[in-house]
Amino acid sequence: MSTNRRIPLAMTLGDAAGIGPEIIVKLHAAGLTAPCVVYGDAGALRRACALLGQPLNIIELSPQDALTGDYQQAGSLFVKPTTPTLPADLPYGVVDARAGKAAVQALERAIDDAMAKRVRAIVTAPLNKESMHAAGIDYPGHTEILAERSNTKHVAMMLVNDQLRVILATIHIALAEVSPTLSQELELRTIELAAQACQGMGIASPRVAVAGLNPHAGEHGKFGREDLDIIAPAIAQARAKGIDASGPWPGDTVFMRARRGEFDICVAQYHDQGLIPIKYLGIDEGVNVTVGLPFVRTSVDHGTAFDIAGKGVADPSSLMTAFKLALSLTQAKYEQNDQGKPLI
Ligand SMILES: NC(=O)C1=CN([C@@H]2O[C@H](COP(=O)(O)OP(=O)(O)OC[C@H]3O[C@@H](n4cnc5c(N)ncnc54)[C@H](O)[C@@H]3O)[C@@H](O)[C@H]2O)C=CC1
Ligand SMILES: NCC(=O)COP(=O)(O)O
Repeated sequence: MSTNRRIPLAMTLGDAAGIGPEIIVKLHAAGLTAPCVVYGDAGALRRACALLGQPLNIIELSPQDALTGDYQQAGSLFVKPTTPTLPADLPYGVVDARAGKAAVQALERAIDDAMAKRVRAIVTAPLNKESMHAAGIDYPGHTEILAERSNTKHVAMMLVNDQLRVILATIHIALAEVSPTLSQELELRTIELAAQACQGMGIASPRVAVAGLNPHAGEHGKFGREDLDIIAPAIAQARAKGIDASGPWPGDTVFMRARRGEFDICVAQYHDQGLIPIKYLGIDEGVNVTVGLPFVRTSVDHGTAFDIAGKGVADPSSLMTAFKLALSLTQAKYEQNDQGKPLI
């Protein structure tokens, strides 16, 4: 057993006006399988406990706490609170700059603790991008904040469930910007990160399938040239580097083929190309993993669900799966790679 086993996982609250607090309380009420410290507003967690009738003992730590205690105690939830505290009557399901700001502050503190190795991984509950932007914080999402604050040049977003692994060449950009953003360098880097991620998950020689951008992967140039001019040469470069990459495959069938077992991971060219097949299989199943960071970060694959926030009905399954994956990825890291090289 690893000597690092008791180092807690950090879990960020996300947007307090969304379902983050209630799914976190549900996860704790079900019983933690590893130590965990939540980063976020303590009042929002107490309110979620009241909403769900879960009498958890919310234990507040100081922002400077070195996290050397025992953070897996039945009936307790440990929190590093954000400041200033949020109002007790913060409306559920509404964009609010205060909640957006607190969500980002919690994330930043968790990143700092992950960089200092005080926590072994970060698991994030959803933040609301409009609330974050309302607070004047102009990032597309967690991924870019994680990369910048950890001084990581290249990261990629991977979504996984029991049946598929998908990694994105481009993330949160307008569809009109996808084609001008694609380059051989970006494609090759994404293929390399895909292979790295699979190896971190125990697949020694991953089969990386690359989806084309255009219908039928461009039909030999008839429906667009990106597949021929950008994606195919990058696949050839990856193959020359020893990666078992193939494609560009038509985007409408490549995920089905991966699900049948032909490939270990698919590179999707844009957000919805990759996320639709994952979420269609069920948002309760999926986990978002940031590949390339110096620490493990997993996340729910769903958003803040403002339509159901504060009703107590939110499903904690994706958070539970994200927690389990972060735990298993860090066990592998601690047991197989003591140089600290990122496995994922
Ligand atoms: N990891 C993150 O921080 C993510 C954040 N977002 C952000 O969340 C906000 C809302 O995004 P939407 O596109 O509306 O997607 P959403 O995932 O919040 O909601 C889509 C639908 O799924 C349902 N749903 C989502 N999670 C659920 C759960 N745990 N249990 C039961 N039902 C659930 C919602 O009620 C809604 O009907 C946006 O600001 C978006 O950017 C979206 C995805 C991931
Ligand atoms: N669609 C995925 C998503 O919005 C999550 O992004 P991030 O906040 O993890 O960067």
